[in-house]
Amino acid sequence: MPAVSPLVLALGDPAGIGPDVTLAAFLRRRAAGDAAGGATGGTAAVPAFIVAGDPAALAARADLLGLDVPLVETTPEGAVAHFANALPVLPAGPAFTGRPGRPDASSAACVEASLEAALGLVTAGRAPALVTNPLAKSVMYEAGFPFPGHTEWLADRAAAPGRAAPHPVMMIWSEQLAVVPATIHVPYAEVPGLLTVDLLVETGRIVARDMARRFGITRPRLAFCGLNPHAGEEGTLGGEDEAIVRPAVEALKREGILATGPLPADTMFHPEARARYDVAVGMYHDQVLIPAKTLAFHDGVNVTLGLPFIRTSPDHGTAFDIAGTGRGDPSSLIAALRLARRLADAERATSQAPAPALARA
Ligand SMILES: NC(=O)C1=CN([C@@H]2O[C@H](COP(=O)(O)OP(=O)(O)OC[C@H]3O[C@@H](n4cnc5c(N)ncnc54)[C@H](O)[C@@H]3O)[C@@H](O)[C@H]2O)C=CC1
Ligand SMILES: NCC(=O)COP(=O)(O)O
Repeated sequence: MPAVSPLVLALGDPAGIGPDVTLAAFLRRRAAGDAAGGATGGTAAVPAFIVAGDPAALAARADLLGLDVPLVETTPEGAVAHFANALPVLPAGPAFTGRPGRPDASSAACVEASLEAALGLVTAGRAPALVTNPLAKSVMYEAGFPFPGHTEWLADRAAAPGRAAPHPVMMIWSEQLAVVPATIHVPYAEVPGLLTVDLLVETGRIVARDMARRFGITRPRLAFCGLNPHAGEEGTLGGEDEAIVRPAVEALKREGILATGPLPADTMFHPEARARYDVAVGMYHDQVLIPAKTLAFHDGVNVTLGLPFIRTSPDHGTAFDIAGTGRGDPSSLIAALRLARRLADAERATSQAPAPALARA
């Protein structure tokens, strides 16, 4: 891989907001005083990236929005040199035939092709991290996509031959708050039946390991939410907190992980409470994504932990209601690109660090 390889960005659903925020992020690539045009890594306003997807869809969206964004079809190896002057695109997948703001099952083939191409660059070592623009789950399901979302698709693709897929963990991260839902894209009614001590212990281990390995927080503090009001009020308002969450927390503590809980979820997210932990682990999606998106909708990043590669994404969805209007805010995508760059640079620094000296016998 060249010294500074570009990130790869999967275009996402071309009928959604992905093309809008991609173009807007590119236009913000220059930091004040950055004569190189943001072509380099962590200090640039927006780190260099190449988009995998349909170049014509991007060009048409730029026209619709009245944005002057030259595109260049290239490879990751050529992308950094172009990034100052043109948005690098790796053509991937069929032409987009839909319309901005109109969900359509025909977009699913574009989404999948762009994801496959982007992930292929990462697994081949040609890009250091994958960033994904949003897809619409209902559109993907209608077209037969057999995974609940990117998170589960990526885990499936990350499986080594003949081995089970790794357990993927969704984290929504911002400077203000990091949260992990232990169950992800499942109906609310199924949550209690899916919660087990093993699931919570495995989730806690992955969070602790990846916060140390990727984020540099050597011993992260994990706060586990209870499932029920007041964390079950000592078993009187539901049994899962004492039967499942508490034993999982105790097991993690025995492994040396700084875990606390079950804590009443309604009082875990005010500033003083947030200062007491690094990651809040919730029992279901909305329990922790609501506080995360309320505090930092435009700065939040979706990071998948537990994978052998780095993947980030904006925290928002396809926003069909504003696709093609120019109202899409690129901040969350920019935060996702910056975090991917930071994690990739940290990984590179670790892999290049000299091996520790051997202890003398
Ligand atoms: N990573 C992914 O692929 C994700 C995909 N989705 C998918 O997105 C679709 C739509 O989901 P919704 O719940 O409607 O959430 P959404 O995030 O797409 O939109 C919610 C509201 O926020 C606004 N909004 C979203 N992003 C914005 C931005 N960058 N700038 C300004 N306003 C913005 C929208 O206009 C809308 O009013 C669903 O099909 C869902 O599955 C949702 C979340 C993440
Ligand atoms: N609410 C977050 C979300 O739906 C993102 O899911 P994924 O597509 O990143 O798995």
